[in-house]
Amino acid sequence: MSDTQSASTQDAQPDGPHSGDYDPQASSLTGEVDQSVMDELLAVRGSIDNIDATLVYLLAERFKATQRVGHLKAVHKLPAGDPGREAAQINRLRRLAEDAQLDPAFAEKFLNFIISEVIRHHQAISRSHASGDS
Ligand SMILES: O=C(O)C(=O)C[C@]1(C(=O)O)C=C[C@@H](O)C=C1
Repeated sequence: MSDTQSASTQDAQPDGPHSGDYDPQASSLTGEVDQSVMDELLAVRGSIDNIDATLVYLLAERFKATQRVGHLKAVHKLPAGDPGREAAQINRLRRLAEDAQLDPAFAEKFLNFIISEVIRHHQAISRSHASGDS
């Protein structure tokens, strides 16, 4: 931080250029709980906000990668889904989840949720490729 930049200026947009209207203190609990409880809650929520921002960036990177796969599959007329690959991914993620003390059923559901969206994107890419759009 430079000498002229105050802490409050730096804290104004910690999440990037589009977080201007984000209020990290927004809560329906304001005035309902002791300030000390609120302070602790807000401190933990700061970490949650950082984790959520990371998730968004990670998902954006993942979708960039799967978009390349979608184009490759469209060009070579390959099916959108690959059940053999998915089974291996689910197996792996379930084991990673167990190691990380995360519910493996949740990890599987989350991966399936993402993959179903990826397959939808693949199908859209394939349609626009077949119609000569790309
Ligand atoms: O690896 C692929 O073939 C993909 O299309 C990517 C992906 C994924 O999102 O990980 C999506 C669909 C397939 O069924 C398997 C995996």
